[in-house]
Amino acid sequence: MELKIGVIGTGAIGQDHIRRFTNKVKGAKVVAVTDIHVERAEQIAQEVGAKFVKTGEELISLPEVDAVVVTSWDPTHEQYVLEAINHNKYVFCEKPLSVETEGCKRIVDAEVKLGKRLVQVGFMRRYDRGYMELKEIIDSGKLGEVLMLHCAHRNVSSGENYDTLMAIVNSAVHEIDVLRWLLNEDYVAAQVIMPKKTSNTHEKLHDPQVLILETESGIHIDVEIFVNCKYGYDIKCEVVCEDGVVSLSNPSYSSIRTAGKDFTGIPIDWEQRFEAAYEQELQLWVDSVTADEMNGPTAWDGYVASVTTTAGTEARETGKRVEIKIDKCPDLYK
Ligand SMILES: NC(=O)c1ccc[n+]([C@@H]2O[C@H](COP(=O)([O-])OP(=O)(O)OC[C@H]3O[C@@H](n4cnc5c(N)ncnc54)[C@H](O)[C@@H]3O)[C@@H](O)[C@H]2O)c1
Ligand SMILES: O[C@H]1[C@H](O)[C@@H](O)[C@H](O)[C@@H](O)[C@H]1O
Repeated sequence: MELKIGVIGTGAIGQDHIRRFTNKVKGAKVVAVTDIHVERAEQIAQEVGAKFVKTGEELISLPEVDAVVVTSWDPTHEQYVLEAINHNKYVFCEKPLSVETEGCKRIVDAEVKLGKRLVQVGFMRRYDRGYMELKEIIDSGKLGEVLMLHCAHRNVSSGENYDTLMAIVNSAVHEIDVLRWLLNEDYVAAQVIMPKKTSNTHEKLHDPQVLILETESGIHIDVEIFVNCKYGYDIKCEVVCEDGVVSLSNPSYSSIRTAGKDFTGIPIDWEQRFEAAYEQELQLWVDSVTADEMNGPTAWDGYVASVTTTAGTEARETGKRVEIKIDKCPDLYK
């Protein structure tokens, strides 16, 4: 039996996910879509044989929709996730779970009240083979205790709407989630350093920025966020341990050597870099919904990410080290 999915938001990643559900993921079918950009959504609905409905609320209430995917703009996520929980339906929500920590908390509270986990947040890096290998090596203890992580999140360019705030809230949020998962520890403090600004940015965006995080056991993490680096989509993560260093490498299957140089490709955007991770993320989500048991990134992970990005924002605005205070984790998420 196929899982019948309704998608809210048929923009860039919404279309990518619809394509994955239609062509790659097994056991699922998109049966309904909605977007405020009606014409495009109607066309996509027609292409995949789905129904177009006018609103997210209507889509969630359709009896033929078993599970919901939220890929609309950030400020709309919370309302649709809460609505799906009200209808007792599983919901996959792209990051961020809510634009406010209080909003994430409302979602956590709704799940706790229901006594069941229905939400998965789109932190796809946990499904990337590179990060999974790093985790395996760290967990094996072969390299001893982890001491420091040096990371970079570099995008080729950012749009005019991407501003200073978004470097942490929209981009580094991926590192915030995946590094916490990698280390199995929460963060206790954040600081932000604002280096010299690139000339390839605009007035509203200070680029690059460096986010510094400390974990419970004292591990130091630095994340360079440079979203107008010009040359490629480059995600770096070097884990320095007591007995060695393990690093992420970009997936690459060939290289060219000529004229005394060695050329290796670099992905151009996140879709290319994390294509396999997105596919695996959605396949495992469909499998877990079908088995009636969530096992991906939870609403609690979405809440912790939000607490951390908020502390990062405060650290940037004040120039100070800001403590990260996370509520007690409810039993539902342990
Ligand atoms: N995991 C990742 O790597 C990743 C990558 C890209 C985007 N995202 C997240 O996915 C979301 C969408 O990003 P995008 O790049 O596809 O943006 P986008 O602007 O291309 O698409 C968003 C779509 O949502 C629609 N929309 C907005 N409000 C709506 C509403 N109330 N009801 C129905 N449709 C509505 C817009 O018309 C638009 O078509 C964002 O929250 C973003 O943070 C995650
Ligand atoms: O920096 C970008 C990230 O690398 C992507 O994975 C998306 O999340 C996108 O929204 C961010 O702007």
